[in-house]
Amino acid sequence: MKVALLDELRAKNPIVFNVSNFVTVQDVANGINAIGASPIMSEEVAEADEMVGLAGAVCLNLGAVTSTQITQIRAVGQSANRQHRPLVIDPVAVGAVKYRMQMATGLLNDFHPDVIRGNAGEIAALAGVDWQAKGIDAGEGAGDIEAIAKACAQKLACVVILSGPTDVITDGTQAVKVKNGTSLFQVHVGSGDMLSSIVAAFCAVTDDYYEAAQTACLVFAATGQLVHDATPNLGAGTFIMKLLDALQTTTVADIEGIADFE
Ligand SMILES: Nc1ncnc2c1ncn2[C@@H]1O[C@H](COP(=O)(O)OP(=O)(O)O)[C@@H](O)[C@H]1O
Ligand SMILES: Cc1ncsc1CCOP(=O)(O)O
Ligand SMILES: [Mg+2]
Repeated sequence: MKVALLDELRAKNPIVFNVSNFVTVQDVANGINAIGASPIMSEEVAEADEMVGLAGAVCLNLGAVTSTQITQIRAVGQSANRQHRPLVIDPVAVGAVKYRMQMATGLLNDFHPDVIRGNAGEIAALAGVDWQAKGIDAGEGAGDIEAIAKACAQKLACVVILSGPTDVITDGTQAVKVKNGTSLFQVHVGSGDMLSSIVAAFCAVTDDYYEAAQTACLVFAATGQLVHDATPNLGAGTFIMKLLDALQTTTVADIEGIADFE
C-alpha cells in the first residue's frame, strides 16, 4: 500500500475526465478537486477524443445513461483504450436492472476497463454470482465478497474494487481488504461515485492500477472515518461538507495513523 501516492497526486494535479450521472455530478467534481486533482465533465461525443487526450485518467459512470449517451460513452471508452489512458467504470445498479446489465455487458465488449468499482450487488452481478441487489445499493447476499471480487476480476481481466463496510481490491489473484470507513457514507448518495472518480485520479499518477485502487480506497474510507471520529452525531448534510473539507486537508500521516487493511 503506497499512501504517499496522495502527495504525488496533489503535486501533479492530474485532469480526470468523467462521464458522470446527473444525480451526483457536483459531488464527483468537488471530490476530485478537493483531493487535489482537476475534474472535467462532458456529454458531447464530438469532443470525446480531445477530452480523453487532455486527461490523465477517465471515469465512466453508468448511473443514469440514456440511449443517446451510450454512443458517447462507447466513444470515450474506446478512445481511452486507444490513447492509453487508465479507464475506470462504475456500473451503477447493474445488479438491480436487467437493462443496465445488458448495456454494461455490451459496453464491456466494446472497450476494456482497467478498474471496475462497484458495491457487492454490482460486482456480484458482473461476476454472474447470485445476490439480491437493491436499486443503487448493495442489497443482500450470502457469498464470500473476496471470492466474488476475484471472480469478477478474472472474468473481465481488470482490477476490481468491491466496496462496502470492507472494501476488497483485487487483480484476480491477490486481494487487499480495507476496513476503514464510516456508515455515514451510506447516508450520502454519491459516495460510491466519488470513490470511483478518485480511483481514476490515483490511476493518473501511477502505471500500477492495482496499487492506485488500493490507495484510493484507503484514503477515501479513512478520510470519512477521520471526519466521523472528529465530530460525534454527524448528520448526512454536514458529513458531505466535512468530508470535502477533509479530502482537501488530510495528510499521508493522518491516513497512515488509522490505516486498517490486510
Ligand atoms: N457500512 C459502512 N461502513 C464503512 N464504510 C462504508 C460502509 N458502507 C460504505 N462504506 C464506504 O463508502 C464508500 C462508497 O462505497 P459503497 O457504499 O459501497 O458504494 P455505492 O455508493 O456505490 O453503493 C466506500 O469508501 C466504502 O468503503
Ligand atoms: C440515485 C442514483 N440514481 C441513478 S445514479 C444515482 C446515484 C448513485 O450514487 P452512488 O452509487 O454513489 O450512491
Ligand atoms: Mg454506486
